[in-house]
Amino acid sequence: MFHLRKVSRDVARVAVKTRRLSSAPERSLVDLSVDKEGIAIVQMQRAPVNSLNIELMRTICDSVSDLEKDKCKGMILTSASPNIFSAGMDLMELHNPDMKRLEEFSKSMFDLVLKLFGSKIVTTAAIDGYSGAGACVVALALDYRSMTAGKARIGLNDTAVGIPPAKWVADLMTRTMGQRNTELALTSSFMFPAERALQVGLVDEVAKDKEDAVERCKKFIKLYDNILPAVRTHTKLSLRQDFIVEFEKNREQYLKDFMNTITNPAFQNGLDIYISSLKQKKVKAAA
Ligand SMILES: CCCCCCCCCCCC/C=C/CC(=O)SCCNC(=O)CCNC(=O)[C@H](O)C(C)(C)COP(=O)(O)OP(=O)(O)OC[C@H]1O[C@@H](n2cnc3c(N)ncnc32)[C@H](O)[C@@H]1OP(=O)(O)O
Repeated sequence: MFHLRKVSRDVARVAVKTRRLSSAPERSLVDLSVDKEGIAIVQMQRAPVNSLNIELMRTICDSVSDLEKDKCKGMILTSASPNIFSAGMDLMELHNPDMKRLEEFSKSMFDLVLKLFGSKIVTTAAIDGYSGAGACVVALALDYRSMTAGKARIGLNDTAVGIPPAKWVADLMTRTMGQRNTELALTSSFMFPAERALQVGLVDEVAKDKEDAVERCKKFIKLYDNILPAVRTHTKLSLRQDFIVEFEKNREQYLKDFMNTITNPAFQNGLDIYISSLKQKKVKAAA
């Protein structure tokens, strides 16, 4: 299914197909290209808003594994949707879920976060547009983030919808932004424009447009050109090991907590209203 080894020597574009699942027709959820320098662009293309369902999360996870095997220098996670990096978790996966699929969904989410956080390659995101909740968590698991100025927003809006963020999510954010900024961000559910995100350390650089954001990611990846990859990886993983060990130790509990939150009738009622309001917004905009 992947042709990375064959193509990575040249500038190439490889459409990565999602693994075929019984319930899903095969389709391209990610466009993957690797340039001459071994820098990969993993572009999410799950229209309309790159919401993270099982298949998209697995496809990103598998893409990173293949890039690692291929000893790519680094990867840039980005989006094909104009003005949207990702709308976060796919709300349809959470709405009146089938229990077996919800469990698979939770596992895919945990696998993705751990894969990105513990990746051997340099991982970056070029964020051009909305990056809320689950998408912010994905971005936080990477090594570096550049974000476009303007309409783009990033943040974790859990408390705004009545959900306390999971401890591991708060831990991930604290590692990047520190205790004080995380406290303010999580308690207020603030959605940060790029300049504010830069001030609190949620992103590393502000870009003028998507192309600039991608270029900044490339520049960041190339900072490591003179460092032995094995030494860089060893150093990164030794600094991140505490989070990974803690996550693995509590994984079953995190899974239970997540499943309990989602299946709580109060959450499902709230989600009904939230999804209706999203649809309503569209109807109003069309009127
Ligand atoms: C006790 C109270 C419980 C309340 C429960 C609410 C739970 C929701 C938030 C949960 C936060 C905590 C959990 C975090 C995990 C998550 O990641 S959950 C997802 C959080 N993401 C969002 O809340 C984003 C919602 N989407 C938007 O704000 C906007 O759609 C957008 C800014 C991303 C894009 O706006 P626009 O360009 O105007 O497009 P739309 O017309 O709004 O959307 C197009 C299309 O996509 C559907 N859609 C949008 N987001 C999602 C999504 N996350 N999952 C699935 N589908 C999504 C939207 O409904 C439209 O569909 P149709 O074309 O109308 O069919």
